[in-house]
Order: sequence, then structure tokens, then C-alpha cells
Amino acid sequence: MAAKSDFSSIPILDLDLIRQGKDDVFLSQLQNSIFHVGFFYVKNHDIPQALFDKAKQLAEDFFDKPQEIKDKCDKIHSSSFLGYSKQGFEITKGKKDNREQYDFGDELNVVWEPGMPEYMKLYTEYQWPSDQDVNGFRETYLELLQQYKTLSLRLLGLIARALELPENSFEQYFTKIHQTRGKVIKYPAVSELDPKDGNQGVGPHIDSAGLITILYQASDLPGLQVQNHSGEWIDATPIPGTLVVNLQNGLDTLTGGITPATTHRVLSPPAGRGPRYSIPYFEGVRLDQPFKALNIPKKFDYLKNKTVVSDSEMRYNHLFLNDFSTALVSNRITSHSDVGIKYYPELARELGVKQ
Ligand SMILES: O=C(O)CCC(=O)C(=O)O
Ligand SMILES: [Fe+2]
Repeated sequence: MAAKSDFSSIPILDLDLIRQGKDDVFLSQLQNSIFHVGFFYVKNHDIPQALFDKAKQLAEDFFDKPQEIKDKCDKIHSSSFLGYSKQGFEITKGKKDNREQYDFGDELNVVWEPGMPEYMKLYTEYQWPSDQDVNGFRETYLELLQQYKTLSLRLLGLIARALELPENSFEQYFTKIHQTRGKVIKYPAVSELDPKDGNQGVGPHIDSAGLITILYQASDLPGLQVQNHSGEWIDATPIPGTLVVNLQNGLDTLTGGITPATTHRVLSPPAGRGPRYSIPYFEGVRLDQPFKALNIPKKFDYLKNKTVVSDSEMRYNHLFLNDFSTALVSNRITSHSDVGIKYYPELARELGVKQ
């Protein structure tokens, strides 16, 4: 049974309310979403639908290419954990995820040398599909990354206001060099899978790269589910014209649990309706210094220490404030062991990661 205050649907927030000067209405809906759900849909977000349509078309073109073309931009060619990963090469909660994906991020093109911090390896060059293979892929996805970033900063400003903090409160977490990332994912229908692989598109997890995630569900298919605080799975059905926003572990930690990061998963799409595509964006944070928690008004303290049932793996909460860069790299190594073992051998060994 769901607790009385528990959620059974995901709120829909309309950024037009801000445009109309109804900030109070928007902010109170946002408070409800971030205090009690950790997920919300946002509409009138200003990212052109045509850009998403183009990105989806390019995703279909790319994933349909022969394996050797996709392998040219495999993650294994870079220490950044950016690039292509084959189906079954990502592990969540000890099980294979049945999805194929391409991860992209701000191109910082750091040349890593011994003596530099380990996390700087995340900022090295990575491979894109060439324009000969998929014309316009890199340009389109970098444009989308910029659009997502603008929206993300706007939403973080509103989240700060919902916490009764100055609008620019989050800037301290990303003024220096940092990297925002996105990925484009293809989830094959369950009928395409080996029955022994089950129906895990991506296993139960909490996003842990930074502050918030913004997600475009590019197919009209079910699959994304959000775990409420009593442990029930709630469908996040695609709604045309909206994006899904969820809070990451970093935000949860910075607010001392006032804004909990919510567990979610994707089930493989049902047979007969084709694959599901999605394009999430992850707001990253600077990794060069420990984080200071936000100084949130005492009146919100009653929202701390919520009891939340979660099927996700351990959260790295204590590490977010103290040693987030190691937590982040460790998380990547356990998710993508081949890259981890190749570029981070010592840490991979310490973590007991096996190929
Ligand atoms: O594909 C989706 O809808 C969600 C993906 C997701 O949760 C993730 O990659 O962190
Ligand atoms: Fe996620």
C-alpha cells in the first residue's frame, strides 16, 4: 500500500506559467514535484521539436548501420566513457541492460598525462560517427546538448527559487571546467531478445552524474517506470510536447535529502511495436573541489530523512560531498567494465571489476 502522501502519477509542469508571470503557481507545483516525487514532466520548454525529430532520424540511421561502422566510435577507444556501446555491454545492478547507446558530451579534448587528476581522463577526446557514415550526427547532437544545457540552467534557477534560495545558487557547482553529457539509446523490443536476457532495458538506478536529468522519450512506447517511496512502479508514459525531468543523486545530497533522487528503470518494449528510442541529458558538475551543501531554510528540514524504498544499488551520498570525482569514475567503471579495466586498471582492481 502506498503511504498517504506517496505519489501515484508524475506531475506535469508548464513553463508558460512563468512567461505569464504566474511564478507562484509554477513554484508551488515545482516544490511538490521536487519534495515528494523527484520526477516531473515539463512542457513549453522551448527546445524545437524539429531538432528532436532530426536527432531521432539520425539515431535510427546510426543504429541501423553495420556493426563495424558503429564499432569505429566504440567507447573502448577513449577513457572518457563517451562513444558507442553495444547491446549487453552495460550492467546495472549486476544484470545486462538490453540497450544499445551512443554517449556524447561537451568536447573538452583534454590530453591526459600522468600527474593529472584521474577524473581528467573523463575529458579526453572521443569518437563520433563520421559525416560520411551518418551525415550531421555530431553537429545535431552538439546543438541538442547546448539546447538542453540552456533549459537545464533555467530549471536549476527555478529549483533554487523553489528552495527559497537565490536563483544563481547552483552556479558554484559548475563555474570551472565541467562536462555535461547526453546519450541516445535504442531499446529493442522484447521479442528481439534472447529469452535468457529477460526484459531489463535498464535496471533500477538513481542517476548519479550530477544534479538533474532531462529526457526526451522519442518513441510512443511504454517502458520508463519510476519507483514511488513505497516501492511501487509508476509508468512515465510519453506525453507529446513534454520532456521528463528527474533529480540526480547530487541534488539529493546537496539538499540533505530534502529533494530525493528517485529510482527508475526501463522495461524492454512490448513485441510488435518496434524499438524504443530515448535521449537523456545529464547536468554535470565541476570535479575539482569538494562540494558545500546548500544552505536551505530551516522550515524545509521536516522534509529530510524520508523513508524511501528503492531497488537501486547503493547511493554514493557521502562521497558526493567528499570525493565525488572518485565516486563518479567508480560508477562508470562498474557500468562499463571493458573501458574501466583498460584505462583505470588500479581503480578497477580495487573495485573488483571483472570483464
Ligand atoms: O531511456 C529512458 O527512458 C531512461 C534512461 C535512463 O534512466 C538513464 O539512462 O539513466
Ligand atoms: Fe536514469
